[in-house]
Amino acid sequence: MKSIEGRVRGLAKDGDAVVETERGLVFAPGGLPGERVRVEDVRKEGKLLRARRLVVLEPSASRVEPACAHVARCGGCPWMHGSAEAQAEAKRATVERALAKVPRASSAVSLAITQPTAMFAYRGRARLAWKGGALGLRARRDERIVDVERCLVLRPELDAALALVRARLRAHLSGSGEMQLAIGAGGRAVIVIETDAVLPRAAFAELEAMVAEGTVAGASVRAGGASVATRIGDPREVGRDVEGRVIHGAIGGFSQAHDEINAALGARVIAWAEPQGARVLELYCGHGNLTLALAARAASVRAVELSSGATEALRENLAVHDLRAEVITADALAGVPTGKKERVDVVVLDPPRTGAKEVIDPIAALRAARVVYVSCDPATLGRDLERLATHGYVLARVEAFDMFPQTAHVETVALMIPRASS
Ligand SMILES: C[S@@+](CC[C@H](N)C(=O)[O-])C[C@H]1O[C@@H](n2cnc3c(N)ncnc32)[C@H](O)[C@@H]1O
Repeated sequence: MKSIEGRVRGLAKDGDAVVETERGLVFAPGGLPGERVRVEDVRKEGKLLRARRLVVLEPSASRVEPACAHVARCGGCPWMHGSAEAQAEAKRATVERALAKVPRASSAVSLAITQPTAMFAYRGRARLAWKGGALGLRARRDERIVDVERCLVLRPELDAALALVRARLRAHLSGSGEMQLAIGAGGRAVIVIETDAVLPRAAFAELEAMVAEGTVAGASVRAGGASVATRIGDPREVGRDVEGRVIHGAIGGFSQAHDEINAALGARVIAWAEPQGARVLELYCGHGNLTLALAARAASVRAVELSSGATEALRENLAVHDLRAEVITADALAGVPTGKKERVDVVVLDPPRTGAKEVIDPIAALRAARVVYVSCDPATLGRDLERLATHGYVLARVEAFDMFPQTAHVETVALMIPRASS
């Protein structure tokens, strides 16, 4: 099918426009709700129809000129053509749809979305890829590398680091691989490289030179399939937890993308968890973005995380801030207490995109008064909350957060309480 006209019904959670046509729904990049469009180069992908291009015939009033010249090729910011309000509404609608079947404590429970003041220059980390001399961001839906010299959503420190690695390191990167840029000690960049290729000595020499000059704080390189990474300088990420405490991350580990929204999200988690004097179980705790704030208020915190790098950082972060928690390096399921005497008042969980399916039944068995779920994927959040609801929990509060402006990603915080206490 070559091309077909239709109207955009809404935006899918991966960012594509959902276009209603006489042949059925077609998914295509670059549309906004309500727009009349022509989708071109339409192909069947499994059960879906996908188009490679979308031509706008009647633009929406919410359409804006994208600020980045690479937007069509890069795919990292698929909603840059929408106003801030249009992006917020699309994200809110996605979460609303995903939670449609979750019972609410009352009809007053409604979903708002919080947006940041900084819609650009917010990201505290960048994931780059290189191959065949190109170094940049991965295109959407294929393996191409978009060779960008600037990225408008990166914080200025990282945008400068992107220019630096292109100028100094790119020529020495053999084969293909991935590189993460983050912010380390003194606000300087850290570079984390992972590749199956064997990097030439010149690449290490360049990294050593940049660390010695103080242009970057540190680098970690895992090359040639080596199980031990080479460390140069201090490659640990340095960031702030939800209450502004300075904390270290694990090398190459997870951290939230947007400081302003992270603080707003954390404030909601703490307000809804009511951890003061409570026994708290925190699953998927990472290096402590939420843990320190919980530990500062709770009677006890058991914090569970799979990554040993993250729990090592968490132990350090707790010690530096003179706070205490029981830190367990384990799969979340193994960290849920099962003994009758081990009471838990509050559960906070912040799983990866795949959600927390395995732990929902064990969490329900704890009969905690509050379960606060932080999610980066509305679909798995909806699935898991529906399951929790089968154990008598209802949705008492919910809020979405635009942690990743210009993209389709949305974070959500949901408070579930036992129906009897609603
Ligand atoms: C979305 S991050 C949240 C981290 C932390 N709460 C924060 O705000 O930075 C999810 C975390 O879950 C961890 N994780 C992934 N799978 C896990 C599992 N099966 N059991 C425990 N932790 C897991 C990851 O290593 C990551 O640190």
